[in-house]
Amino acid sequence: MTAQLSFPHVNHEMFVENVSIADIAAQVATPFYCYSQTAIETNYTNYQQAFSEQDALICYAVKANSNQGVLATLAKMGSGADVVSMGEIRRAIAAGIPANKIVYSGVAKTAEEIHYALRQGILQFNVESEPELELISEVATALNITAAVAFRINPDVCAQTHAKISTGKAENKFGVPISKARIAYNRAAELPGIKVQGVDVHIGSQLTNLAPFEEAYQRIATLVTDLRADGHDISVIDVGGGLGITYQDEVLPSKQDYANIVKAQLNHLGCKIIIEPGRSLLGNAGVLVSSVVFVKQGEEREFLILDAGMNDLIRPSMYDAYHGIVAVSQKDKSLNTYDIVGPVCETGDTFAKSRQIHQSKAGDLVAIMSAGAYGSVMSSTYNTRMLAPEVMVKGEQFSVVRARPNYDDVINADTIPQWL
Ligand SMILES: Cc1ncc(COP(=O)(O)O)c(C=O)c1O
Ligand SMILES: N[C@@H](CCCC[NH3+])C(=O)O
Repeated sequence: MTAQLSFPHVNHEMFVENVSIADIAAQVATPFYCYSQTAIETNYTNYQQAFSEQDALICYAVKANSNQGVLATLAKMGSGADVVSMGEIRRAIAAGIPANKIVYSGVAKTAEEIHYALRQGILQFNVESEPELELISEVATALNITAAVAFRINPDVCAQTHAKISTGKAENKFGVPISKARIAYNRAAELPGIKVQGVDVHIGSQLTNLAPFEEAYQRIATLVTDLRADGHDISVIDVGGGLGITYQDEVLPSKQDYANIVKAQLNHLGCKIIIEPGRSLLGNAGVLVSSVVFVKQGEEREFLILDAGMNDLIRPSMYDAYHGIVAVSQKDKSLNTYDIVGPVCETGDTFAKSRQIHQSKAGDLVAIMSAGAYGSVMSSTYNTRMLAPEVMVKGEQFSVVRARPNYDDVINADTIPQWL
């Protein structure tokens, strides 16, 4: 089953695998996120198959979707994790991902986080600066533990993606500039508590073209050869994540095409390969289901006002991102054009402008597609709206994998000062 096939319309009614979305909505109430476990498994298996000829470990980028149900699904399949905070390490371990399959990225690891990661015994720190390296050395030495490190290299390559999710240009905050890499490795070799083992690179997200990957990996291959000549023992190359998905009509290279690029550029170095996919494992495995609250006739346009807002899915307002939006029930409905908006008091709370979908009325359900990655994890309670629950479907069964919080818990999380 491909990810798209996990959300079929059968007799004009939308399903997730074999469960009707309307049935879930009747029990859970909208808005809610809904994931197909089979789609996640299929995406993971496709990566495994694509990399089967290489000594590769998949370290799922937890930031894409850190729900415990999602992480446990991937843990069971043997996935490791790419994490960027102590919270993500805790989430990964709680879901059954062993620490020795965890790589730790991020530009601002604190002493407390480094201490925690070392005590857990993670596989590798992807170090993003020399000051971070010094701190890891200090903390590791105090603990009498050796930290296995790779530097995240900024190769100064244009990822040809949205500027806000491009990470591999010299102007971006990420990684050590490739021009300074040899100095950084030489410093690492001198420091106590540090074992240099790898090189890491991640140039951005939602890449739809393989050429930037190719260029970046070529530069990394040259660097590995130079580092070895400098006497460093490089046995791991972490190639990052970033392979995109189809949101609208993007034509994507396959996972096999991507694996072939990795192989062609890096195989001769004989290193263990780590890959850190996020979006391409989860994106098309989830939808955000919402109800129409009102249909409002404006001066020039008709608005479909939903009960999901930018606080639930921020990608359209943050990146002008396109998400498909479909009516859950399409029976006997003609098409109509709407501006599809949320309830939040911001003009930017707009999911789509002049979008054709089946004619809808108050109470009808719509599904916002390709919302499995960078959806729920980026949501907020802005306008004191409760976080949308998350549901996971497998075949005929479904479970709420994160419940909707209640108003009391949210309001009582604040305290009124005694002196007021
Ligand atoms: C270091 C790192 N690895 C992996 C990923 C996952 O990226 P994607 O979801 O595009 O595969 C990200 C996010 O862009 C990242 O910052
Ligand atoms: N949040 C971004 C992806 C960022 C990737 C993080 N390095 C998105 O929704 O597309």
